Amino acid sequence: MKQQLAVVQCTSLSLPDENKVQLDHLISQAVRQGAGLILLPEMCLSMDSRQYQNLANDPATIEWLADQATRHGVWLIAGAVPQPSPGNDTRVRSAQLVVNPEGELVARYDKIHLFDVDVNDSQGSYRESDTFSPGSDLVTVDTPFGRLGLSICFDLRFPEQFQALREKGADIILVPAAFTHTTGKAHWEVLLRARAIETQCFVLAANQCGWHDKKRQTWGHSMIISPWGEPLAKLEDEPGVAVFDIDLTELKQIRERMPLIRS
Ligand SMILES: O=C(O)CNC(=O)[C@H](CS)NC(=O)CCC(=O)C(=O)O
Repeated sequence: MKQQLAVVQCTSLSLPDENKVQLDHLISQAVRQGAGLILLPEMCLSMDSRQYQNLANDPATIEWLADQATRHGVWLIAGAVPQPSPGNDTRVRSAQLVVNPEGELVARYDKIHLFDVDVNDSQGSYRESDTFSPGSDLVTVDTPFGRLGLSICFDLRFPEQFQALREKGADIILVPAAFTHTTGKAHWEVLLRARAIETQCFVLAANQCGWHDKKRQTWGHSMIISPWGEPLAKLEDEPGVAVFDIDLTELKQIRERMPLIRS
């Protein structure tokens, strides 16, 4: 079995077709390094809100993911892509899609905490809820690598969501993101390591990096963290992939020696 887990870091721009070319290269690179599960960042198919309705309603979005997963025989997780909202809400959802190596969509998590925040950067303020409606349901999914707990980006600041995922039996928590350069520099690694230490889970964090348009810059520094809080593999601020062969016996030992949650 391909044992490694991989996080992809990219600079997604506006056009989905161009972003697919970049992702295609990075996914192939991860596969060459032995990845059997690959996490892509938030909004990997486009960082431009003018594209979101089309992406949400175009069956090609999921077909592309399924094709990549089957072609390489890997679990592929699109950190988040726009998907339709239930009911009459015309906004889209920021949805994390989990596709298995047979190309089946086995789970969807809709981002719960939306980023309506004033950041003192070149963009100034972010109002994610203008474009996206919030999800409400926690999602875990079983894979041969362990049970995944799903979160997206700004969720990282809400430790109760991570505790709830741990209580639902998560071994590996996913944090795909488009964390801003300003807030990422200040908080990204500290928050990720804290969530890993508190939940005693592996954390896979795949961030966007670089400039997406004239105003929008993200932090990069994607990483894989152990349940003891150590970064096991790390990227800097350029597109790339980080892989690591995680060992769930390490997680069991940490939880036995330091019981934090009765499970
Ligand atoms: O809206 C889009 O185009 C794609 N979505 C994002 O980039 C989202 C919402 S704006 N970004 C975050 O949640 C950053 C959180 C963050 O940076 C922090 O918590 O500090």
